Formats: sequence, C-alpha cells, structure tokens
Amino acid sequence: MLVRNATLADGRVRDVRIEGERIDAVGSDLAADGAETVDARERLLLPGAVDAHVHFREPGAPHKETWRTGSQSAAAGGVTTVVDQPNTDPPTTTGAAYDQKELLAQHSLVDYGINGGVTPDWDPETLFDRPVFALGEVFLADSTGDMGIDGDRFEDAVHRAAEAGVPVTVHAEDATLFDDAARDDAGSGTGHDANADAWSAYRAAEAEIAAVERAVEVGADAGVRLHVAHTSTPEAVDIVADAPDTVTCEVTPHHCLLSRADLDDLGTYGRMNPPLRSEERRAALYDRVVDGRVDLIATDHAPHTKAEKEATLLDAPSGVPGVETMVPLLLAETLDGPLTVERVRDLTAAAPAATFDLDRKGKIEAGMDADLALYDLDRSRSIAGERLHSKCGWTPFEGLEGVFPEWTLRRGDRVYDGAMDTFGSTDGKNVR
Ligand SMILES: NC(=O)N[C@@H](CC(=O)O)C(=O)O
Ligand SMILES: [Zn+2]
Ligand SMILES: [Zn+2]
Repeated sequence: MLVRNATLADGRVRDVRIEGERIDAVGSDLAADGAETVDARERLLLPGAVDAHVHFREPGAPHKETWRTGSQSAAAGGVTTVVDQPNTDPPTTTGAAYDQKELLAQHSLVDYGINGGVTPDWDPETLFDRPVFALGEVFLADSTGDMGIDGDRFEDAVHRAAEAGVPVTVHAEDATLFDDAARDDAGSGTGHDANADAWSAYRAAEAEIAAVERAVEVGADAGVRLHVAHTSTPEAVDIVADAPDTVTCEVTPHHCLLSRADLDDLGTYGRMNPPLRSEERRAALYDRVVDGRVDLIATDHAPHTKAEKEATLLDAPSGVPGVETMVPLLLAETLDGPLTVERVRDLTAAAPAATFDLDRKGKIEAGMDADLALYDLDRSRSIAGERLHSKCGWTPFEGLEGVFPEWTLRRGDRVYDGAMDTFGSTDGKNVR
C-alpha cells in the first residue's frame, strides 16, 4: 500500500509505502510499484498510539469489556497497541493466569502487552517465565480488584522484578493518608445525583504525593525501571521529573481535562482512582504535559457498566473508559488549546514505545511496524458515548470535541474504517 501526500506531525508532506506489516519507505514521489494507493492529501498521518494502561476486563468481567470490544474501541481511537493491567479475575499473578489471559487476548484487534500483578499473598510461581510486559500496576492502595499491598510486599515485588529485568508500574496512593472523615459526606444520592466531590476529598492529593515519593525511593534502591501510573498531581510529576531517568510517569486525559468542578455533572461516573483534583491542580498538571515534564499519556481505560455506576458514591466502582477518546481529545486540543500535534504524537506514541522498549512502535520510519492512523483536523465532532465502541456505552467526555481517525492500520491491516464504522479481523500480537 502507498499512502500518498500525507501531512506528518511536523508538517512535512510525505508518501509512506507499506510492504507487508512494515513501513518500507517514507519519502517524496515514491513509486507505487503496483501497490494500492491511498490519497492522504490535507490529512494528518500519525503513528498508531501506544496506550500503556488499559483494563480490558477479561478474564472475569466480560460484561464490562472484552478483548474484542476493548480493542475495537482502541482501533476506532487510533490506538494500535495496548497494555492490559492485572486486576482481572483471576488476577494475572502467576504463569497460569498469564496464559489464561493470553488465550483471551487472541481476540484482540490491536497489538498488546500483558502485565503481571501482585497481591497480598503473592506467589508468582512461573509468572516471570512468561513474557510479562511489566509488573503492575502494583497497587499501593485498593482500587478495582482490591489488590492493595503493603510496603514490605512492594519492596519484595520490586526486587523480584529487578532480578527478572522487568519494569514496574505503580498505582501510588498511600491509604493511611486518606481522609476517612471526608468520605462521610458521600450522602445517599446515586449516579449523577451523588456527591462525588467527597471521593476527591477522601483520596487526598497528599496520599498520592507521599506514595510517589516512597515508590521512587524503593525503585531507585532496587535499580529497577519504575513507571508511575496515572499521576494526578503536579507535585507527583515534579518528584518523578527530579528523579533519575529510570523513573517515568504517565498522565491520563481525564486528569488533564476534568477536575472537581465537573463532579457535580458527573456524579459517580466521575469516581476514579486517583480521583479528579482541584481546578488549580488540573491546570498545573496540564502545564507539565505541555512542557514535557510528563513522560507520556495513557488512558487508564477502566470501563464499568452504567448499571454499576448507578449506585451511591460508596457503592459505585471506580474508573472511567478512555482508550477511544485519548488521541481525538488531544488533537482537538491542538486546534484551540496549548498542545502541538508533534507533542501529541510524542506523548501518545513515541514516548510510550521508547519507555517500554518497543523498538518497532511509535514512529513513522522505514523498518517500523505499519501502525498508522489518518485524521482530518478540519473535522472534529462532539463526543457521544453511544457512538463509541467500548461495551460500557458512556464516556466522561460527553459533549467535548474530538478528532477521530478516518482509518487505522495495525501492522498494515486496516483494522478500522471510520467512514463505514467497521472493523477488520483480529490478529493482534503480543509485543513481548
Ligand atoms: N482507575 C480506576 O479507578 N480503576 C481501575 C483500577 C486502577 O487503575 O486503579 C479499574 O480497573 O477499574
Ligand atoms: Zn490504578
Ligand atoms: Zn488502572
């Protein structure tokens, strides 16, 4: 296939020739050599995004999401590689659990990595004999799946990962610093009528800041590659930015674009861990995404059904979907917000690929996997949960603008056609 006259993120107009699964050449006036030609004039071509943090819910909760629906949602949002987290049922803590998940991942349309997990009674058995993408997210406080562990277990797990040469990703909140009294303000409202601000008051910013500080110390002592998941405070980002290069962090679109001020509208649909922060902290966090102190963007795509979210604040599960809206929202932010298209490319593709040593992902260059998505920046549309492809059927970004892909290629296969809203067949591969 020859993609003709595409505009790259840096503004250059180039042809991209694809041979099988790989990009064969990037240049001007490339010969088609009989290949199918696709006109990309006045269109933006980005490398397929690498989302280092998704929860596709299988095994255990296919009513929330499956590898098929989650990966369709990814492809429809220009994401061609995902990393699945271990808080499934069973949790991905052993070699056998890894194998069980990998069988289900055969139904993925996009390429994937599978993380290993840690539980209070952890016995990883043959886990590290498997091609584990990373150990994590390691939960320092309970979140969905109740996999919170204590400090000793964390140190032990970090050392085991260091020995195995596997990076560690950490969910850093210190539950001993949660404000239990604030939780009493939750009230009895359900769904959109819940007082969700109480969740933000309860899981206080200080609890994240202290946990990130401690996790960075433990990681440095063990000499492990440490990645901090879903950093939600500017203070935590600064701790990571001041740490050695072996420590990285990610920020989610929801922590950049939503704040406690939105919780009146969102109710329990805005309950997630770590929670939404003050408008002031949100703005300072976003500044750090724009200026490069934040290493990468990942979604923490954590779907739950509407029926599950229609509960009181304390009974509703934590988490919001996001894999399909990450690139669309960020591209819309390049139109009237502070981000550049190059920065979006780096945050969603080049940086996550480099952080996790994915040599053939994240760049449009000869020899790389032909993971590509084409966008028309003149066509943004209002995001609507019912048009998205996650099984959960809702989004916390309802009504915000997004620029969705016209098509997405995964290793040269057209896995998503935006005009028809149709998908290709499933042939995602494990990237490890
Ligand atoms: N972020 C969340 O609020 N929920 C995640 C778990 C997690 O990432 O902590 C989930 O799996 O539902
Ligand atoms: Zn988490
Ligand atoms: Zn998560």
